Amino acid sequence: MRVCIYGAGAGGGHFGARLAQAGHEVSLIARGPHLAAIKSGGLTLISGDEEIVTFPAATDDSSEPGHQDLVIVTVKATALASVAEGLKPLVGPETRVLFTQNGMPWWYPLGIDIEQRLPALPSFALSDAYLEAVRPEQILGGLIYSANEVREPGVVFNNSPGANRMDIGAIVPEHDGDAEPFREALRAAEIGSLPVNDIREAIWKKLLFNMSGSVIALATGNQSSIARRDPALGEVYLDLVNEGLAIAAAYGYRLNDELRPEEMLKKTLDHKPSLLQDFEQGRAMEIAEIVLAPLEFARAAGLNTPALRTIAAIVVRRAKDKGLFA
Ligand SMILES: NC(=O)C1=CN([C@@H]2O[C@H](COP(=O)(O)OP(=O)(O)OC[C@H]3O[C@@H](n4cnc5c(N)ncnc54)[C@H](OP(=O)(O)O)[C@@H]3O)[C@@H](O)[C@H]2O)C=CC1
Ligand SMILES: CC(C)(CO)C(=O)C(=O)O
Repeated sequence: MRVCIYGAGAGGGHFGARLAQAGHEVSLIARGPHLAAIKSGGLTLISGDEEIVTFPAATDDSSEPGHQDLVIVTVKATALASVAEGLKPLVGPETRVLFTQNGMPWWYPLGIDIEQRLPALPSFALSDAYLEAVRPEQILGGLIYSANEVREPGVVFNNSPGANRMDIGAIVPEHDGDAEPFREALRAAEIGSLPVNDIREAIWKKLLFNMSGSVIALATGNQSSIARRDPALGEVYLDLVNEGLAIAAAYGYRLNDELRPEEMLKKTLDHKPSLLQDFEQGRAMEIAEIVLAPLEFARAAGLNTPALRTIAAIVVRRAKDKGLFA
């Protein structure tokens, strides 16, 4: 399988290394010192006791790799506007393009009839640029359940050994069968990949984890697990999850049977989520997609979500003060 990872940083680097190890023809689009290190010494993945070094093709020029079977776009949501044009040379009529960003995705309204009124999120306007490169039937959504960081240029550290998953599904439900060969390829490459009943439902499930644990981590500068170690924050966590469940339900996704707030709290990770990593390292932050999007969905549905509103105001202020969110 010809696979291009567009933005092979922490998550993309992990998947790229595993797919290359499994024998796929992998190309990485990267840049700067990370690209230079991969070109000279390969891409290293450290996960538990395992350290693998792979040598996929790597470039910052997306016109080099040619048409792919699968392009996995793993840039941050904040970089999506800048890569839409670069996607074009990688996409042929049969190519599938998988977007794996955390939070509310730009493609959410595409390819379905949505009865509920959606808020007009700025990211939804990205469809103008992306639909010049790819048809809705070619688009897959993905949810990363895996904790990674770039430790140094060329080296990806995985903080969830044995528990790495990427669930994927077609954004046009009738085309979901097209995702199955890619799920199989991921599984064969030691990345779990569960079928999704409905990719938008799966988006809400993951968003519930990020809008609670990741946002508390960001507000307090701690690992997500601070919510289970500090009872007062634990209460805020439960409020956030309950509000998230209410928002998802207002848009047709009743997740209460599957996602139990108390169980989620017990499983919060000893890991600084990517939202906090970005804050600490001074990188543009996915505030709009993870924090403000659910709040806007709540407002559009007429829901009062005081815990989310309060913590959103705090983290947005912190991000603005550091110049990481406008
Ligand atoms: N890290 C993780 O384990 C998880 C990440 N996610 C989600 O996955 C997405 C990616 O996160 P993550 O992997 O941490 O992000 P990273 O910043 O580590 O990786 C993105 C990479 O894309 C590169 N990039 C951006 N624009 C371009 C461009 N135009 N050309 C070439 N390279 C480019 C970045 O380079 P540069 O550094 O120079 O900007 C960076 O190396 C996010 O939405 C995140 O929320 C979800 C769950 C877990
Ligand atoms: C919490 C986690 C690691 C879940 O995979 C994540 O989504 C992130 O780091 O942004």
